[in-house]
Amino acid sequence: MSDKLFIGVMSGTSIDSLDAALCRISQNSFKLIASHTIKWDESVHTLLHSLCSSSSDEIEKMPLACNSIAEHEARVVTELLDKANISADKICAIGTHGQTVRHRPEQNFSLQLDNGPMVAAITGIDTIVNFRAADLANAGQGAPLTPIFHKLLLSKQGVNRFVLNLGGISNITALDNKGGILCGFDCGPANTLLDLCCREILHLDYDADAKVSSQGHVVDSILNELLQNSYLSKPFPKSTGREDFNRNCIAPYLDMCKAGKLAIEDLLYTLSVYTVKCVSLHIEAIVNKYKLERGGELVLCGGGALNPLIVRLFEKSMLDFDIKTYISQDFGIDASYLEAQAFAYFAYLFVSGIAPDIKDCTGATRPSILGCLCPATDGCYSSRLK
Ligand SMILES: Nc1ncnc2c1ncn2[C@@H]1O[C@H](COP(=O)(O)OP(=O)(O)OP(=O)(O)O)[C@@H](O)[C@H]1O
Ligand SMILES: CC(=O)N[C@H]1[C@@H]2OC[C@@H](O2)[C@@H](O)[C@@H]1O[C@H](C)C(=O)O
Repeated sequence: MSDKLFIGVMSGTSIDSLDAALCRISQNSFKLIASHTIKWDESVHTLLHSLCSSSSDEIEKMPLACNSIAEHEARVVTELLDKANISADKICAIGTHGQTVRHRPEQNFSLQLDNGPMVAAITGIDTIVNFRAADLANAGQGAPLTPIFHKLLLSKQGVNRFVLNLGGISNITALDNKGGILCGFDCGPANTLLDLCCREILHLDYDADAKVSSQGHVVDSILNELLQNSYLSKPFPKSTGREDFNRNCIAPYLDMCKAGKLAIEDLLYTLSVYTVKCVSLHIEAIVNKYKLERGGELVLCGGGALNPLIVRLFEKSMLDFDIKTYISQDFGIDASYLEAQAFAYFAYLFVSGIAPDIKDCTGATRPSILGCLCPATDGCYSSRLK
């Protein structure tokens, strides 16, 4: 297939915003052309947060949430196309992730709310959704999927590289010095617990530029309690979400803050150290399992790569392994749009009929074609059939 235009749309576990990336993709090349982000309307934001845990009347709320998500996805796509001055008929397909509200791979499901037919109807572009289901159907975790995209963008001959996405949850991809994927899995929380504290105590969405957390100190007793979380010692492949890392993990510390017995600066600093520790203990496990030589590179991406305290803590912690820390911007990759670009790439793989091999990351028994097609009337799919 000659190069074609694809759009990826991503809303991650932080539920902070909806990102879209327009990419030109062929068998041998990948190029980001334009990107755009929009905020969720306040009422949708509240609804999506509420659907992340059990509540009454979910059957009624869920399809309404799917419709609102699709309207937002169509809006971010339309605004992106306006920005890039490209018309919808030039786009081969959209890949939308949807909003994860439950992830239970042990029960064979991962639920991303979305309404693909509605996105296709509004935009007039074929839309591919539900990217995790086929992997789960082949006994995989359905996550993380991005390791194949990390490999495409960041593998390098001669160096072991760890690509780390710091979104709500952190996920790592280990690439060996021949450019292959050794493994990829979720490490634990990245921003989800930090953001929760900010919303509840500081009434802020997040601690921009670590202004508050940088003033704090680590509280060892809290750090040690947090490190008891059973997910951390589970063998990989594995994946997680708000099911394992949610308000319950930090409820006593939030109460201490409210009672004036713990400074919010110290809680945020401790959670930042926790984020880094959840990764470094897994890097140690990877180094031991694959008997890797000392050295290598860690590339940070996702929103956490914009947090200066977290970057500093990684730089220091990686010295123990002789690993040098970078942020994806160092390689010309915008840290915030990496996952949106990944879903443009997954749409390309679907349209090309390629089943990517991510068995080493998800634990699936075999590769599968990821995604389900929602054709637009007069979209690329229908014109190919005519
Ligand atoms: N300048 C900044 N300073 C500190 N933290 C930041 C900054 N910019 C972004 N962040 C953090 O990054 C978070 C958003 O990250 P991102 O958009 O990668 O999350 P996500 O898409 O929900 O991720 P995922 O699906 O990978 O869990 C914010 O909620 C915030 O905690
Ligand atoms: C179920 C789900 O939505 N998982 C997300 C989440 O956010 C980060 C991490 O946990 C990762 O496993 C995954 O997202 C990316 C896009 C992935 O599949 O690689």
